[in-house]
Amino acid sequence: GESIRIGIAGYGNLGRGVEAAVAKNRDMQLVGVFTRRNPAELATLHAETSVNTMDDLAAHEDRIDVLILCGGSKEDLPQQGPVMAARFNTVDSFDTHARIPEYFETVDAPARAARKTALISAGWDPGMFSINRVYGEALLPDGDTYTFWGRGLSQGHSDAIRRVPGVAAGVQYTLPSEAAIEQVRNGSRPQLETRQKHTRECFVVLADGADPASVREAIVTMPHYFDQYDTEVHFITADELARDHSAMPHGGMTIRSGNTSDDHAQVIEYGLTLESNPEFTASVLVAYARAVHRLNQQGQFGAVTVFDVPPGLLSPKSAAQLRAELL
Ligand SMILES: NC(=O)C1=CN([C@@H]2O[C@H](COP(=O)(O)OP(=O)(O)OC[C@H]3O[C@@H](n4cnc5c(N)ncnc54)[C@H](OP(=O)(O)O)[C@@H]3O)[C@@H](O)[C@H]2O)C=CC1
Ligand SMILES: N[C@@H](C[C@H]1CC(C(=O)O)=NO1)C(=O)O
Repeated sequence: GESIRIGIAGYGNLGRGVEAAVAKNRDMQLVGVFTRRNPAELATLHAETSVNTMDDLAAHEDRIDVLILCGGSKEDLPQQGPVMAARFNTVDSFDTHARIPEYFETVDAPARAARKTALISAGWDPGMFSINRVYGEALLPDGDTYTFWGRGLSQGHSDAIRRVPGVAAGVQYTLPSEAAIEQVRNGSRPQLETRQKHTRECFVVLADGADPASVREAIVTMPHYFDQYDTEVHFITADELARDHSAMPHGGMTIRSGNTSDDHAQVIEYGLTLESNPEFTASVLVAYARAVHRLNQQGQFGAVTVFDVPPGLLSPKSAAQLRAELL
């Protein structure tokens, strides 16, 4: 059938990842990248496809089947999500977990009014890990659910620290407690506080004249991102950041540890080992763009989450092929 026409809104790590991911999917074509950068800067963005300003999006409304929103969750998507859902089918990776219910509502209304479909919070967490947490609870009602990330670079937390006044650049690594993981894997079903499962480590390049103490305080007290964790903040130079912190590996696992009877403990584990967090996340967004395109054709309008998407819609294979090959 016709190629699915993809647009990218926001050209950072995730935007570049979507560009690569679309090229891996034969049933898709990339219409263009749309960015807030000023026109003079567009030529510097080395995109494989046409780079346009956000204002150019209006002219593309009937030439894009799904617009993939690659902005930051802390400040960009809360503004861009509702605006874009009124004009395009969209997929985003909104990952401020505590704010997902309110974000869902702000996107649902404009999407419904425009008879568009908006998938929010796809990716791996939220996203694939969310799906596996639901499987775990449904399949092992008598159990406990655990999620561990890292050691790796969290893009959401790195975006969040880059938005702190006085921060010129920076990254955040998430470190899991190996002791906590061992306790969970041996089936003892421990009750663990947030602070007992992970610590967070930031590497920050200060803007000229910024005060380190106030930058550190703004980071470690940041609601939803750092306030529930023990967090370290190191100040480094831009050269050190480029030399030592350009890779974006990550990963982790969800574990459901439960009992189907007094005699039998059962453990479900789903894991990821990622050399590139943004490229993997982008690959998930692109697969869900295929599903959103189909959901819209089926008349499912408004906001949806990964919980609402039948797995088969992610595949380019027909239902008959899936039955024959993968069931
Ligand atoms: N659900 C999940 O599993 C995951 C979710 N995420 C989410 O993805 C979000 C985006 O991550 P990431 O792509 O790493 O964020 P970036 O900081 O790379 O990009 C965010 C936005 O910042 C702007 N930008 C990027 N680079 C520059 C620059 N050099 N100069 C000026 N503006 C720039 C871009 O907007 P513009 O082009 O319009 O200027 C871009 O859309 C994260 O906030 C996180 O919430 C990420 C990974 C996993
Ligand atoms: N949304 C995360 C994906 C995972 C990683 C993570 C963390 O390290 O806290 N939480 O969820 C990201 O932006 O990388």
